[in-house]
Amino acid sequence: MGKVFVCDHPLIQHKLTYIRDELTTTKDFRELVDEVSTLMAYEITRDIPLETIQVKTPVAITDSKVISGRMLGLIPILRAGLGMVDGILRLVPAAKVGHIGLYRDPETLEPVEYYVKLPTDVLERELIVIDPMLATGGSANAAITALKSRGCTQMKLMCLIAAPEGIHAVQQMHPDVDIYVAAIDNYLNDHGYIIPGLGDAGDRLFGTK
Ligand SMILES: O=P(O)(O)OC[C@H]1O[C@H](OP(=O)(O)OP(=O)(O)O)[C@H](O)[C@@H]1O
Ligand SMILES: O=c1cc[nH]c(=O)[nH]1
Ligand SMILES: [Mg+2]
Repeated sequence: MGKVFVCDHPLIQHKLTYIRDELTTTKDFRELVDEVSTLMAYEITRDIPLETIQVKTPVAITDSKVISGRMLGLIPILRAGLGMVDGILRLVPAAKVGHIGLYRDPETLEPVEYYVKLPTDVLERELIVIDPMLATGGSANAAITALKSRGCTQMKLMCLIAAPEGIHAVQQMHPDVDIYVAAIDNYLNDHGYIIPGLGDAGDRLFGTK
């Protein structure tokens, strides 16, 4: 079963409070999501493998470490996942970005796919699927399934806020995928919104409501 990591660094938790606050403006919401994404990227890249090379300092030659192994790919789930991309790229600027467009049908809560565009070398990359909200888990599961159906094997899921229902759903369908979140909230309401959550992440990021 996939592990769940809660990124409980005080800076992340502090900023998440203002992300939740309904009085936070679109501009501030966008900036805070960006900042938290950078901080979470620090945690999610903790297990990137290193290799030793030699470096010549002004006074000596020494062994020193550099990142080795697989390259990264970021896969935001549109729209809301876009809000987290730049914050992660700040730490891993060589990562490539693929997009999966999904929206949740408001009646059935089932994800509807409308766009997929992936880097040509996606199969060689370790992927981070990005979405601020993991509610029923339908969208994350559909995105991961879309990647696996194209041959991708290595991926993590990164969300700001998860409902227990969403975590359970991903663990059931994709037990090989570890999940990184800033918070696990209480439950889903009748409309599939995370409680207490932050409302509709896409609308708050883009000012569409
Ligand atoms: O776990 P789930 O129940 O699938 O819900 C989570 C999904 O819902 C939201 O997307 P939404 O449908 O609002 O699309 P948007 O990002 O375009 O606003 C959110 O960004 C996730 O993608
Ligand atoms: O609470 C929720 C649930 C799904 N999507 C959101 O943006 N927010
Ligand atoms: Mg939305």
